[in-house]
Amino acid sequence: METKRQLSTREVTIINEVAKILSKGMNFLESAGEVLKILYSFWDVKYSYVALYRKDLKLLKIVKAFGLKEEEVERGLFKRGEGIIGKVYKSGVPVVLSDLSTNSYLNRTGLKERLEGSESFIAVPIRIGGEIIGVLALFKSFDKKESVEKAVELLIILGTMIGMLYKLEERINMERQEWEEEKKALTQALGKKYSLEGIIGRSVAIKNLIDLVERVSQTDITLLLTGESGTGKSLIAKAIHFLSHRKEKPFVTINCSAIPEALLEAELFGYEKGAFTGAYTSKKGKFEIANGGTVFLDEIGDMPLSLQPKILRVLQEKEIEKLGSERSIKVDVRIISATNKDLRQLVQKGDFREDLYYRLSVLPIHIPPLRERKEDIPLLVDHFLNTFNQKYSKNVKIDAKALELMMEYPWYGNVRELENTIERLVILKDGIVKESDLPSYFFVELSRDEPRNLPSVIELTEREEIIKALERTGYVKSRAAKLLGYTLRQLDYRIRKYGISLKKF
Ligand SMILES: Nc1ncnc2c1ncn2[C@@H]1O[C@H](COP(=O)(O)OP(=O)(O)OP(=O)(O)O)[C@@H](O)[C@H]1O
Repeated sequence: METKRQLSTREVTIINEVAKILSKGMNFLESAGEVLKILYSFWDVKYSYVALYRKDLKLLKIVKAFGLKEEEVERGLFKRGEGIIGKVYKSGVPVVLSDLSTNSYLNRTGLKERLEGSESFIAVPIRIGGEIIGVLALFKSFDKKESVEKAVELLIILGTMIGMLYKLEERINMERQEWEEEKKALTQALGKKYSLEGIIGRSVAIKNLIDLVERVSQTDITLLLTGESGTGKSLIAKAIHFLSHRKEKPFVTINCSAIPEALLEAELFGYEKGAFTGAYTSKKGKFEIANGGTVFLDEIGDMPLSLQPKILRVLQEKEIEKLGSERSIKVDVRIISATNKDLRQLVQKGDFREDLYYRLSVLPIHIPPLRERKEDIPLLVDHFLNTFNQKYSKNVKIDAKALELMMEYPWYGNVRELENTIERLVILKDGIVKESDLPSYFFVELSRDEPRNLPSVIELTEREEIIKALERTGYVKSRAAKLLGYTLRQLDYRIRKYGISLKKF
C-alpha cells in the first residue's frame, strides 16, 4: 500500500511563505524575487533563478535571479531543448545533476567557477495547468540527512505556485486593459450623448440654463446644482464636463446617499494595503480615478459630517489622503455637486458644515421643477417618443387631448417620471395614445379640488411615497423599505403593482 509522505516543518514553512506572496498582489517579477529570497532564507539556497520562455525571442531567458551577477544573468539564454534548462522546458521532467563536471551541464551563465563544488543543480518546470512556461533552477548543497527526492517534490510544488503568480499578473493586466477600454468607450459614448443638444426645452429657464452651461463649462468654477429629484441635475453636470477641456478625462459620479457611511471614505479616497482587515491590495479612490476630470457629488446633503472636512480639503488644497496612509496626494478635479435638499436648512440644523456649504456653492444653479415650465413638456414628450419608438422598434404617437392632460399633470417625479411614463406607453400601447390610455392615477391627481375616490387617492399617495423613498435612498430597495415601514417583499409587490421603473446606475 502506498504511504503518503508527510511534509517536513521546513517544507511547510516554505510553502506557507510563498502562499503569502500570492495574496500580496505584487507584480510577477517582484513575486518571483521574493520566492528566491525565501529559498535562501529558509533553505540556504545561495544561487537560484527563474527562466521564462519568450515567444518573441524563441528562447528561455533568466528574468529573475538570486546570487547571480548581472553578467551571469545576461548570459542566461537557452534554446528549447538545449542544456538542462532547455530540456526541462521541453519535456516537463525535473532534472537533478549532482556532478556539474559532466558534459550535459552547459554552464551558460558561467556561475560554475564561483561554486564550492559540493552543490547539486536542480531544475523543475514552471507550469500553468498543462502548459509549461519556464524553469525554476537552483544550486544547493545537500547534507547526508537530506533527501534530494523530497527536495524535488517541494520544488515541483513551488514551480506550480510560481506559475500561479504569473497567471495572476496576466489576469490583472487583462482586467486593467479591459477596464481602460471600457472607460474609453464609456467616455466617448457619454461625450456623444451629453452635448447641449441633449438638454431639451424651450422655456426661459432651460434657455438660460443652456446659456449658463456653455459659459461655466469653459471655467473650473465649483457648481452646486439644486432642484427636485428628476429635474436633470446629473444631465447638466455631464453636459458641463463634456463641453469642458476635461472631456477626455473621467467623469466620476459619487452618490453620497447610496453608499453606506462605513464604506464611503474608502470609496472616495481609496486605501493603502493593510489599512483594514481585508485590504490585501491598495485601491484608488474616486477622486484619484477622476484626476484631470470632474467629480459629480450627487445628493451632497447626505454626505456624513465626519467626511465633510476631507471634502473641504479637496476643494481648498486639492489634496487627498488614502485610508491607512499619511502621505497626501495632489488631485486636479473639478467638483460639481447636486442636492434636492435645502442645504442652508441643513447648515442651520448643524447637519452640514457652513464652510463646506460656501465652498461648494460658489455658483449655485437652480433647475425648476417641470410643473413650473410646462412649455417644455411637448418637446420632452416628442423627444422621449422618438427615443423609445426607436429602442422598441415601434411607432406610438400621442394625440392632442392626451398631451394636454400631460401638460396639466404635476409630474412630481419631474422629467424622470415623464420619461418613464412615455417608455411604458410605448411598450404597452400601439398606434395613437388617447386620454383613456393614460394611467388612472393621472386623473385622480388632476381632480384634486373635487371629492375624490378614496382608494384611488390612497394608491396615488402610496405610489408617490414609494418613488420618493426610492429616490432618497439611491434606489437601494432594502433602505427604501425601511423608510416606508414595509418589508422588502411588500415593497417589491407594490413596485410591480404600480409599474415603478427602477433607475439603473
Ligand atoms: N432637459 C432635459 N432634456 C432631456 N432629458 C432630460 C432633461 N432633464 C432631465 N432629463 C432626463 O431625465 C432623467 C432624470 O434626469 P437626471 O438623472 O439628470 O435628474 P436628477 O435631477 O439628477 O435626479 P436625482 O436628483 O434623482 O439624481 C434622465 O434620464 C435625464 O436624461
